[in-house]
Amino acid sequence: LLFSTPIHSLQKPHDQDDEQDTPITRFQRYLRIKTAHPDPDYYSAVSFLKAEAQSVGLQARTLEYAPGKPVLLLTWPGSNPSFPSLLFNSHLDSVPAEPSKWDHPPFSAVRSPDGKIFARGAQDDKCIAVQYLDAIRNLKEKNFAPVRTVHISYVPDEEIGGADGAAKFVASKEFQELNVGFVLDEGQASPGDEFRIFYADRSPWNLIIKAKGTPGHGSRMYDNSAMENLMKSVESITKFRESQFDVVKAGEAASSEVISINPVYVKAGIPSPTGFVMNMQPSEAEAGFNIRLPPAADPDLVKRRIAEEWAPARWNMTYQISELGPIRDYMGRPLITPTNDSNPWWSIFKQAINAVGGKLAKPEILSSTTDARYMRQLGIPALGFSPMSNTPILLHEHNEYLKDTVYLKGIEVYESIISSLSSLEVASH
Ligand SMILES: CSCC[C@H](NC=O)C(=O)O
Ligand SMILES: [Zn+2]
Ligand SMILES: [Zn+2]
Repeated sequence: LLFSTPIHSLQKPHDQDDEQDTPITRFQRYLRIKTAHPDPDYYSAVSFLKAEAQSVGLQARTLEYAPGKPVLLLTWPGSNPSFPSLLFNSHLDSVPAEPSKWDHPPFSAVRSPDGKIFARGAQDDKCIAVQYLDAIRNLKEKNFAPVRTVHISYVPDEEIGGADGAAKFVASKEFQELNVGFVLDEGQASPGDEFRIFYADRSPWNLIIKAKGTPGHGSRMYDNSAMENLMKSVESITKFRESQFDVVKAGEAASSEVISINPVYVKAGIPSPTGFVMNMQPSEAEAGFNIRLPPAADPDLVKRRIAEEWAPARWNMTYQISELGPIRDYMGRPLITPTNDSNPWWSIFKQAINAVGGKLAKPEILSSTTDARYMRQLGIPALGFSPMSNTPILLHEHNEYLKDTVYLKGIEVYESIISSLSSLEVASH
């Protein structure tokens, strides 16, 4: 029998080694918790992380600012608690996945022979959640003691805007008492050798435009039908969209540095209400758009454009803008964290990356939006960082995965970051 068995099948397959307790199996166990919207299992995620925190020896508190939406807060006290603390943030939730389009079930966390761990959330952002913990576990084993207090927060609802998550957490008495001086939140994978680093997010708006007009026979040409005006509006928006996209295509700006506006739905008419012939021109038509504003954009100019060009009252149009979160800080400044020497955290952070052989790419604006903006709104410097180099960007895509070697390197990177930042002794920060 031995001779007829190929050698490779005698070796233990990678994805069946999870009875052991290793950094990789801890990551896999967290990935298996079903944290996808619309029904994320927050309590299982929190109870897993709490047990891990206990085994590392961290203080844990579960807070709840919205029913069913817990925030887990872990603390590693520093020797000088009067200094502002550090906060490492991660969101608990994930976007949905379509299992039929995946090579492995999205909550199986299968590890392929080449070390890819497949799961929804592998990159976004369940990796950093467990890496933070294992970095601290290792630092404790090396008897490292922080000067500054280190906190980790696990927040719900980032993927749906964070109104019941990070927004409520940062507004709480508990958050204020943390006296946070600097925040690290999630970033994004980097296809190249360098780690990416994000100093701002774009701010999201929902825009709904509605047109009203006289209904009429499908054969009739007349001015100002709801459909005609909505289509004029879409044309005008499309031109603006192109003007922004052209700047990107010409290589003059990153896509995260321009204003994006994308149609996400149109709703008008009813198919052939009178039978076979489509002879009703509807009296109402509506379209929805996703807008993202980079920190340099002037929101008032965009509002004026909406009122005057995209949904003018003279075309019988109305509109609704939902601003999803803050766009300026408490002083009215854009939500930007300096990545220059004016920010003492920045140089320490850079050195910490270099110390483990890492390189940082040029700081970027995040094209999408994450929770760091809520901390920036309070004037707290916050950077977006997920240590994933040489990794395709797979967040929200099918077959999201992270390689085991990249994951393990990330733990080492956080050890360096946490030990450096928590040792910074500048009393003014
Ligand atoms: C309204 S804020 C939405 C936040 C969400 N974050 C990740 O994808 C995003 O769409 O960017
Ligand atoms: Zn995320
Ligand atoms: Zn996401």
